[in-house]
Amino acid sequence: MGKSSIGVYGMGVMGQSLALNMMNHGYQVSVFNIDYDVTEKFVQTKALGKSVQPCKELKEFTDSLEKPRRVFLMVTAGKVTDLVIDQLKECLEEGDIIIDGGNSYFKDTIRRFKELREYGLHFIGTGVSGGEKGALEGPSMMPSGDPEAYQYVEQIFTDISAKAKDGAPCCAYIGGDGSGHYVKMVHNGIEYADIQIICEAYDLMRNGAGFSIEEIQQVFEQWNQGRLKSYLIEITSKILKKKDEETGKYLVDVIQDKAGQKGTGKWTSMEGLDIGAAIPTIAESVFSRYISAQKEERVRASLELTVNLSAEVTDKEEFVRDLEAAVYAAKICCYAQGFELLKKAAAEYGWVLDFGQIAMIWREGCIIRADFLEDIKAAYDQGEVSNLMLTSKFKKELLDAQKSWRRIVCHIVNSGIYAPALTSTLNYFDGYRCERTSANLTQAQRDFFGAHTYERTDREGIFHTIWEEE
Ligand SMILES: NC(=O)C1=CN([C@@H]2O[C@H](COP(=O)(O)OP(=O)(O)OC[C@H]3O[C@@H](n4cnc5c(N)ncnc54)[C@H](OP(=O)(O)O)[C@@H]3O)[C@@H](O)[C@H]2O)C=CC1
Ligand SMILES: O=C(CO)[C@H](O)[C@H](O)COP(=O)(O)O
Repeated sequence: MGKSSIGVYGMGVMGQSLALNMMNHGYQVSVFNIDYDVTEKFVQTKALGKSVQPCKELKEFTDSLEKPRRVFLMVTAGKVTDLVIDQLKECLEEGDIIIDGGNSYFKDTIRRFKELREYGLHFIGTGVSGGEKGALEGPSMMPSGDPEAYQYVEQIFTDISAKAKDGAPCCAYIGGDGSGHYVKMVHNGIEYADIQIICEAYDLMRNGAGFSIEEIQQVFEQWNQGRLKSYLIEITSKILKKKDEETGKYLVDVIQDKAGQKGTGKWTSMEGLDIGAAIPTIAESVFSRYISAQKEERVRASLELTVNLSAEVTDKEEFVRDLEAAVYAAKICCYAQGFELLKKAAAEYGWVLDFGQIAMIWREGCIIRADFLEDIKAAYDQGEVSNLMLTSKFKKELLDAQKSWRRIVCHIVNSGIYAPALTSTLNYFDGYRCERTSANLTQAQRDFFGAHTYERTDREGIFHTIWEEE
């Protein structure tokens, strides 16, 4: 067997699928996993008969690769990635390329990029989205690093990535050092918000309007035929059909209401705070996972903090129409928040980001894939975008959704359903379009207690007032 085109390190869920995807595109792939039994099982089952070179030792793995060597890491993000890079460094030569496809924190990627450059190695931090199936059939890929090194991986990446309806690959070079992982992080932040909005719509129908699971399932199926058509809406309609084999109940009804998380939504929210981008829908989605995790406390509080509320839904069809408009409007705002964060990040970290192109590579392969991304791309094609909410199509749609969205938020408040994304996003919208907020009083208070000064509306300058005499 000759040398392999690329090596995949990490035979977990994603690593196996990506390696198979590469083989299915005609590449010979060397595979390595810390526990060789996993590699062996993979090669004897899923990769049987394919162009694969299983390696037991790390040196054997790196020696099996064409030069410059391309090593694709698909391992647990964080310390494990550093550990693996340290081991690999010893087995690689100047000019070789390490690709990190994990969900790494972008600041770690920036650090690793610099450290490895000093070592004579190239580092390509690559956001990969699509889960196990996407990795196998075509993920959305967000690579960044040296353009010089990218040319050595571009063909493989283009081949294995998802293809949009127009045939374009859902992979594009994003920019320098950690920009690819940054874009993936924002993708995940939007993913959190999109998921949260959908879950709130489900909860409102289920617990705020008395819909049966069958009725809710049909609503999502119907929404997936319209402007909300997306992977997340589609899987929701599939999830709501699934029965539990043991109890015969709908599976969704027997799943505990405690959401997990691996940290990318939190990083996105922290970035919003760090660089001054208001992304409340994303942050609320992270907080809602924290609240969900406090199950025992919530159960206790539900017995103590009882509130008598009543909110009736008399016309279910009208309610669903309103809810669709509210979900769609909140979705526009949460994507606007994500792209606003990307705009601020480009300025903060000195990256030249092509926002239209980012929308393009999210059209297929990734978790937030949706036809809606075509509209975002079209908005960026029309010229300078200060905010997606101000572009003609989205502006009209946001304004058209107003009455429905506000009726839904009133229903949320009156029924006492926890729906922070739908409600706070409307508040965000109102804040963004507010000509004069209450920050004048904030400034007065800050100046009163801390002599922090303020600006005036009627003349230039910085002012301080002695608010009360001693
Ligand atoms: N699952 C998903 O939907 C997505 C995941 N990702 C990211 O991709 C990466 C891999 O995820 P996934 O495949 O789901 O995770 P898995 O847990 O399935 O796989 C993790 C891999 O890392 C290896 N590993 C763990 N610890 C060590 C160590 N100390 N030394 C060497 N190797 C180690 C594991 O080997 P072993 O099992 O033998 O210990 C395994 O091969 C993560 O960064 C994840 O965030 C990105 C997009 C989507
Ligand atoms: O990156 C992904 C999808 O794009 C992973 O599935 C990630 O694990 C999702 O995040 P979380 O586990 O925090 O919900």
